[in-house]
Amino acid sequence: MLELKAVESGYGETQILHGLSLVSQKGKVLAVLGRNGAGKSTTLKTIMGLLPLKAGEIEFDGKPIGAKTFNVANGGIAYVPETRDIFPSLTVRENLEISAKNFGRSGSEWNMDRVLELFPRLDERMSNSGSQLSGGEQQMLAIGRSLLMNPRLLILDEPTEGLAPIIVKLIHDKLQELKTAGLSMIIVEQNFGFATSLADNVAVVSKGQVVWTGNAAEIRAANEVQNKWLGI
Ligand SMILES: Nc1ncnc2c1ncn2[C@@H]1O[C@H](COP(=O)(O)OP(=O)(O)OP(=O)(O)O)[C@@H](O)[C@H]1O
Repeated sequence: MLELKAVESGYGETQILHGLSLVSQKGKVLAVLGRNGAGKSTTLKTIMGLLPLKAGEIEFDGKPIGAKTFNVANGGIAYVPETRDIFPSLTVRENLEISAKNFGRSGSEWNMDRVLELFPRLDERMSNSGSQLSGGEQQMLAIGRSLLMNPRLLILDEPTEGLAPIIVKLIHDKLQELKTAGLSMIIVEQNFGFATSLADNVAVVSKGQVVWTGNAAEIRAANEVQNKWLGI
Protein backbone atom coordinates (compact mmCIF):
# COMPACT_ATOMS: atom_id res chain seq x y z
CA MET A 1 0.00 0.00 0.00
CA LEU A 2 2.83 2.42 0.90
CA GLU A 3 6.24 1.89 -0.61
CA LEU A 4 9.44 3.86 -0.07
CA LYS A 5 12.09 3.23 -2.69
CA ALA A 6 15.68 4.38 -2.10
CA VAL A 7 14.54 7.50 -0.25
CA GLU A 8 17.01 10.25 0.52
CA SER A 9 16.03 13.07 2.81
CA GLY A 10 17.25 15.23 5.67
CA TYR A 11 17.39 18.67 7.19
CA GLY A 12 18.85 21.34 4.91
CA GLU A 13 22.33 20.26 3.92
CA THR A 14 22.35 17.40 6.43
CA GLN A 15 21.34 14.16 4.79
CA ILE A 16 19.79 11.65 7.21
CA LEU A 17 18.11 9.02 5.01
CA HIS A 18 20.52 7.28 2.65
CA GLY A 19 18.51 5.15 0.23
CA LEU A 20 15.86 3.93 2.66
CA SER A 21 13.37 1.40 1.25
CA LEU A 22 10.39 -0.18 2.96
CA VAL A 23 6.90 -1.49 2.28
CA SER A 24 3.77 -1.33 4.41
CA GLN A 25 0.97 -3.67 3.44
CA LYS A 26 -2.77 -3.04 3.42
CA GLY A 27 -4.52 -4.17 6.60
CA LYS A 28 -1.20 -4.82 8.36
CA VAL A 29 0.78 -3.11 11.08
CA LEU A 30 4.40 -2.28 10.28
CA ALA A 31 6.68 -1.41 13.22
CA VAL A 32 9.70 0.72 12.41
CA LEU A 33 12.37 0.18 15.06
CA GLY A 34 15.89 1.48 15.60
CA ARG A 35 18.14 3.28 18.04
CA ASN A 36 17.82 6.97 18.88
CA GLY A 37 18.81 9.10 15.91
CA ALA A 38 18.53 6.23 13.40
CA GLY A 39 16.17 8.23 11.17
CA LYS A 40 12.74 6.85 12.09
CA SER A 41 11.01 10.19 12.68
CA THR A 42 12.77 11.62 9.63
CA THR A 43 11.26 8.78 7.58
CA LEU A 44 7.74 9.61 8.79
CA LYS A 45 8.20 13.34 8.20
CA THR A 46 9.40 12.62 4.67
CA ILE A 47 6.34 10.46 3.97
CA MET A 48 4.12 13.29 5.19
CA GLY A 49 5.83 15.90 3.02
CA LEU A 50 7.15 17.75 6.06
CA LEU A 51 10.69 17.20 4.76
CA PRO A 52 11.57 17.30 1.08
CA LEU A 53 12.22 14.07 -0.79
CA LYS A 54 15.69 14.61 -2.26
CA ALA A 55 15.87 11.35 -4.18
CA GLY A 56 13.94 8.11 -4.48
CA GLU A 57 10.20 7.53 -4.65
CA ILE A 58 7.27 7.21 -2.28
CA GLU A 59 4.17 5.50 -3.66
CA PHE A 60 0.77 5.12 -2.03
CA ASP A 61 -1.45 2.55 -3.72
CA GLY A 62 0.94 2.49 -6.66
CA LYS A 63 0.91 6.24 -7.29
CA PRO A 64 3.43 8.94 -6.29
CA ILE A 65 2.35 10.28 -2.95
CA GLY A 66 2.70 14.00 -3.69
CA ALA A 67 4.98 16.51 -2.05
CA LYS A 68 2.51 18.62 -0.06
CA THR A 69 1.42 17.56 3.42
CA PHE A 70 -2.20 18.57 2.80
CA ASN A 71 -2.38 16.35 -0.28
CA VAL A 72 -0.79 13.41 1.55
CA ALA A 73 -3.34 13.78 4.36
CA ASN A 74 -6.19 14.27 1.94
CA GLY A 75 -5.05 11.17 0.10
CA GLY A 76 -5.79 9.11 3.21
CA ILE A 77 -2.69 9.11 5.41
CA ALA A 78 -3.13 10.39 8.98
CA TYR A 79 -0.07 11.17 11.08
CA VAL A 80 0.21 11.39 14.86
CA PRO A 81 3.55 13.13 15.52
CA GLU A 82 5.75 12.50 18.53
CA THR A 83 4.76 15.95 19.81
CA ARG A 84 1.03 15.10 19.39
CA ASP A 85 0.40 18.71 18.28
CA ILE A 86 -3.01 19.21 19.77
CA PHE A 87 -4.21 22.81 20.14
CA PRO A 88 -3.58 23.69 23.82
CA SER A 89 -6.03 26.60 24.03
CA LEU A 90 -8.91 24.79 22.32
CA THR A 91 -11.18 22.35 24.10
CA VAL A 92 -11.18 18.64 23.40
CA ARG A 93 -14.43 19.11 21.47
CA GLU A 94 -12.95 21.91 19.37
CA ASN A 95 -9.80 19.91 18.67
CA LEU A 96 -11.95 17.06 17.39
CA GLU A 97 -14.34 19.30 15.47
CA ILE A 98 -11.54 20.91 13.47
CA SER A 99 -10.51 17.53 12.16
CA ALA A 100 -14.09 16.40 11.53
CA LYS A 101 -14.87 19.61 9.66
CA ASN A 102 -11.75 19.51 7.49
CA PHE A 103 -11.75 15.85 6.64
CA GLY A 104 -15.08 14.28 7.65
CA ARG A 105 -17.11 13.01 4.75
CA SER A 106 -20.78 12.17 4.91
CA GLY A 107 -21.34 8.48 5.41
CA SER A 108 -17.74 8.11 6.50
CA GLU A 109 -16.64 5.39 8.85
CA TRP A 110 -15.39 7.59 11.69
CA ASN A 111 -17.43 10.30 13.38
CA MET A 112 -17.34 12.00 16.77
CA ASP A 113 -19.59 9.37 18.43
CA ARG A 114 -17.40 6.50 17.34
CA VAL A 115 -14.23 8.26 18.53
CA LEU A 116 -15.82 8.89 21.93
CA GLU A 117 -16.92 5.27 22.10
CA LEU A 118 -13.32 4.22 21.48
CA PHE A 119 -12.00 6.73 24.07
CA PRO A 120 -14.71 7.29 26.74
CA ARG A 121 -12.15 9.29 28.71
CA LEU A 122 -12.28 12.00 26.04
CA ASP A 123 -16.05 12.19 26.42
CA GLU A 124 -15.52 13.11 30.08
CA ARG A 125 -13.00 15.81 29.11
CA MET A 126 -14.87 17.43 26.19
CA SER A 127 -14.96 20.91 27.79
CA ASN A 128 -11.38 20.87 29.05
CA SER A 129 -8.70 22.64 27.06
CA GLY A 130 -5.85 20.72 25.46
CA SER A 131 -3.40 22.15 27.99
CA GLN A 132 -5.38 20.61 30.88
CA LEU A 133 -5.03 17.07 29.61
CA SER A 134 -2.62 14.44 30.89
CA GLY A 135 -0.08 12.99 28.45
CA GLY A 136 -2.26 9.92 27.97
CA GLU A 137 -5.37 11.99 27.29
CA GLN A 138 -3.42 14.08 24.79
CA GLN A 139 -2.37 10.92 22.99
CA MET A 140 -5.98 9.69 22.93
CA LEU A 141 -7.04 13.05 21.50
CA ALA A 142 -4.27 12.99 18.89
CA ILE A 143 -5.32 9.49 17.79
CA GLY A 144 -9.04 10.35 17.90
CA ARG A 145 -8.44 13.44 15.81
CA SER A 146 -6.50 11.48 13.22
CA LEU A 147 -9.28 8.87 12.98
CA LEU A 148 -11.78 11.60 12.15
CA MET A 149 -9.78 12.05 8.95
CA ASN A 150 -10.99 8.57 8.01
CA PRO A 151 -7.50 7.46 7.06
CA ARG A 152 -6.63 4.41 5.04
CA LEU A 153 -3.21 4.43 6.71
CA LEU A 154 -2.50 5.66 10.24
CA ILE A 155 1.10 6.61 11.08
CA LEU A 156 2.13 6.97 14.72
CA ASP A 157 5.46 8.31 15.99
CA GLU A 158 6.32 6.91 19.45
CA PRO A 159 2.73 6.76 20.75
CA THR A 160 3.82 5.51 24.19
CA GLU A 161 6.56 8.06 24.86
CA GLY A 162 6.35 9.44 28.39
CA LEU A 163 3.17 7.54 29.30
CA ALA A 164 2.54 5.52 32.47
CA PRO A 165 2.40 1.72 32.02
CA ILE A 166 -1.37 1.57 32.57
CA ILE A 167 -1.93 4.13 29.79
CA VAL A 168 0.53 2.34 27.52
CA LYS A 169 -1.61 -0.77 27.97
CA LEU A 170 -4.78 1.19 27.16
CA ILE A 171 -3.26 2.69 23.99
CA HIS A 172 -2.04 -0.78 23.03
CA ASP A 173 -5.52 -2.25 23.39
CA LYS A 174 -7.11 0.57 21.36
CA LEU A 175 -4.58 0.20 18.55
CA GLN A 176 -5.19 -3.54 18.63
CA GLU A 177 -8.92 -2.84 18.20
CA LEU A 178 -8.16 -0.63 15.20
CA LYS A 179 -5.93 -3.32 13.74
CA THR A 180 -8.68 -5.92 14.18
CA ALA A 181 -11.06 -3.56 12.40
CA GLY A 182 -8.65 -3.67 9.44
CA LEU A 183 -6.84 -0.33 9.71
CA SER A 184 -3.35 -0.27 8.19
CA MET A 185 -0.71 1.28 10.44
CA ILE A 186 2.94 2.23 10.64
CA ILE A 187 4.23 2.58 14.19
CA VAL A 188 7.61 4.00 15.20
CA GLU A 189 8.39 2.86 18.75
CA GLN A 190 11.17 2.56 21.31
CA ASN A 191 9.04 0.16 23.35
CA PHE A 192 10.00 -3.18 21.78
CA GLY A 193 7.31 -5.25 23.52
CA PHE A 194 4.56 -2.81 22.63
CA ALA A 195 5.64 -2.58 18.99
CA THR A 196 6.21 -6.26 18.33
CA SER A 197 2.99 -7.37 19.99
CA LEU A 198 0.98 -5.11 17.66
CA ALA A 199 3.04 -5.50 14.51
CA ASP A 200 2.75 -7.99 11.70
CA ASN A 201 5.96 -6.84 10.07
CA VAL A 202 9.06 -5.07 11.34
CA ALA A 203 11.67 -2.88 9.63
CA VAL A 204 14.80 -1.95 11.55
CA VAL A 205 16.47 1.35 10.65
CA SER A 206 20.09 2.27 11.29
CA LYS A 207 21.96 5.31 9.96
CA GLY A 208 19.18 6.17 7.55
CA GLN A 209 18.79 2.76 5.94
CA VAL A 210 16.68 -0.33 6.58
CA VAL A 211 19.08 -2.98 7.88
CA TRP A 212 16.65 -5.78 8.77
CA THR A 213 13.11 -6.78 7.84
CA GLY A 214 11.01 -9.68 8.98
CA ASN A 215 7.90 -10.46 10.94
CA ALA A 216 7.24 -9.75 14.60
CA ALA A 217 7.76 -13.34 15.75
CA GLU A 218 11.10 -13.47 13.94
CA ILE A 219 12.51 -10.39 15.62
CA ARG A 220 11.24 -11.49 19.04
CA ALA A 221 13.24 -14.72 18.58
CA ALA A 222 16.30 -13.02 17.05
CA ASN A 223 18.33 -11.96 20.07
CA GLU A 224 21.37 -11.05 17.99
CA VAL A 225 19.28 -8.70 15.79
CA GLN A 226 17.85 -7.04 18.90
CA ASN A 227 21.29 -6.70 20.38
CA LYS A 228 23.07 -5.46 17.28
CA TRP A 229 20.52 -2.96 16.00
CA LEU A 230 18.38 -2.05 19.00
CA GLY A 231 20.79 -2.43 21.90
CA ILE A 232 18.41 -4.70 23.81
N1 LIG B 1 15.34 19.52 12.96
C1 LIG B 1 16.50 18.86 12.78
N2 LIG B 1 17.56 19.48 12.23
C2 LIG B 1 18.74 18.83 12.03
N3 LIG B 1 18.94 17.53 12.33
C3 LIG B 1 17.92 16.86 12.87
C4 LIG B 1 16.63 17.49 13.13
N4 LIG B 1 15.83 16.57 13.67
C5 LIG B 1 16.55 15.43 13.76
N5 LIG B 1 17.79 15.60 13.28
C6 LIG B 1 18.85 14.58 13.21
O1 LIG B 1 18.44 13.57 12.34
C7 LIG B 1 18.91 12.30 12.80
C8 LIG B 1 17.75 11.33 12.81
O2 LIG B 1 16.76 11.81 13.72
P1 LIG B 1 15.33 11.11 13.87
O3 LIG B 1 14.53 12.01 14.74
O4 LIG B 1 14.81 10.73 12.55
O5 LIG B 1 15.74 9.81 14.68
P2 LIG B 1 14.82 8.70 15.29
O6 LIG B 1 15.28 7.42 14.70
O7 LIG B 1 13.40 9.05 15.13
O8 LIG B 1 15.25 8.70 16.78
P3 LIG B 1 14.52 9.25 18.10
O9 LIG B 1 14.01 8.05 18.75
O10 LIG B 1 15.65 9.88 18.83
O11 LIG B 1 13.46 10.22 17.67
C9 LIG B 1 19.55 12.53 14.15
O12 LIG B 1 20.95 12.56 13.97
C10 LIG B 1 19.05 13.90 14.55
O13 LIG B 1 19.99 14.58 15.31
